[in-house]
Amino acid sequence: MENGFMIEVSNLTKRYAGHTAVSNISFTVGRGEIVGLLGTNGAGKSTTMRILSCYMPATAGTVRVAGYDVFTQADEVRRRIGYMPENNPLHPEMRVREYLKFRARIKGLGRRQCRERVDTVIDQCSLGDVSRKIIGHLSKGYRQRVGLADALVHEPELIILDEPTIGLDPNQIRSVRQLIKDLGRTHTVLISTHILPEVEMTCNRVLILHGGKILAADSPENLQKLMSKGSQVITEVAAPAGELRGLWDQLPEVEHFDISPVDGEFQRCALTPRDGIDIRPQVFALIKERGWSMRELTRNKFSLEDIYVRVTRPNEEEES
Ligand SMILES: Nc1ncnc2c1ncn2[C@@H]1O[C@H](COP(=O)(O)OP(=O)(O)OP(=O)(O)O)[C@@H](O)[C@H]1O
Repeated sequence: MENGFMIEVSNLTKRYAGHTAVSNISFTVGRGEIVGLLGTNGAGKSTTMRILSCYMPATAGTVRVAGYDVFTQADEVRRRIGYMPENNPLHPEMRVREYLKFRARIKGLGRRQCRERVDTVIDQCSLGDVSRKIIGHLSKGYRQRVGLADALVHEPELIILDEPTIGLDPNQIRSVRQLIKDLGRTHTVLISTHILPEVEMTCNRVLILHGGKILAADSPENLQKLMSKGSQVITEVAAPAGELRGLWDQLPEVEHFDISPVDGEFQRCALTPRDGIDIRPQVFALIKERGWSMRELTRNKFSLEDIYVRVTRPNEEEES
């Protein structure tokens, strides 16, 4: 492959009768990355994943997986992708091992290779205890693992998981997330989710999808850094409000401030710094210099949730 990209999406658009589900999006995923597609219901996550996995054609644009075009070279792409759809269409009447063998055969594995790979994925997805059980009798967590084992059985380089932890209990969620992280050591992984902590915990990079468009793409940490520009510094100081006002007025790094009484002599100061600089050291030094008592000095940190709300409501600032 000429470049390091496992996925290259260029100007992808998907229209269903009269409705644009994905609108001219472009992104790349490098080999070995774990990337999260984050978005609320209807954002276009499943549609994007279905196109990537050759389950349906795009209306416009191109998608390449490992350098192969999903439309004109679908067989090459399918061989390299393990896709777990949102409502995993498992055969509920089949037994776990029997089902995985059947799936491996469909995916073109020979008899011997099939046996070896089924053993491996049963082990990898901790399905040993239930390998002879009927799928329909399994808990949702185990069924999800069977779906993962199915996605992995033909040794794909790229794993695409649509809402892999939906409907699971907290313990099951934990173990499926751990499994995804483990897989990320040897595979490229694209997962979709509407659960924010999920991307924070499992992904190196996040693409925020909203209304069929990508609104932000970066590592969870960078998104947080980006958003913490303009974050306020809060401090509670025992001092006369007038003197505090005079102090913040003279500090060129403070663009705006609010002072409100809390209790006793304490005043709560909310300081908005210019250019997003961290003014806590200056604030601390100034208050110490004056011998005032301080009981809080914090900087608001934006969570990924705040970021998500911000980017998906782009007009909020204009309105206020
Ligand atoms: N087969 C279809 N025919 C018509 N409209 C569709 C079809 N599939 C999806 N849509 C619409 O396209 C938009 C994007 O749907 P998509 O399933 O890709 O979103 P999503 O982000 O995966 O959300 P969810 O988590 O709810 O599946 C939605 O408005 C949905 O109603």
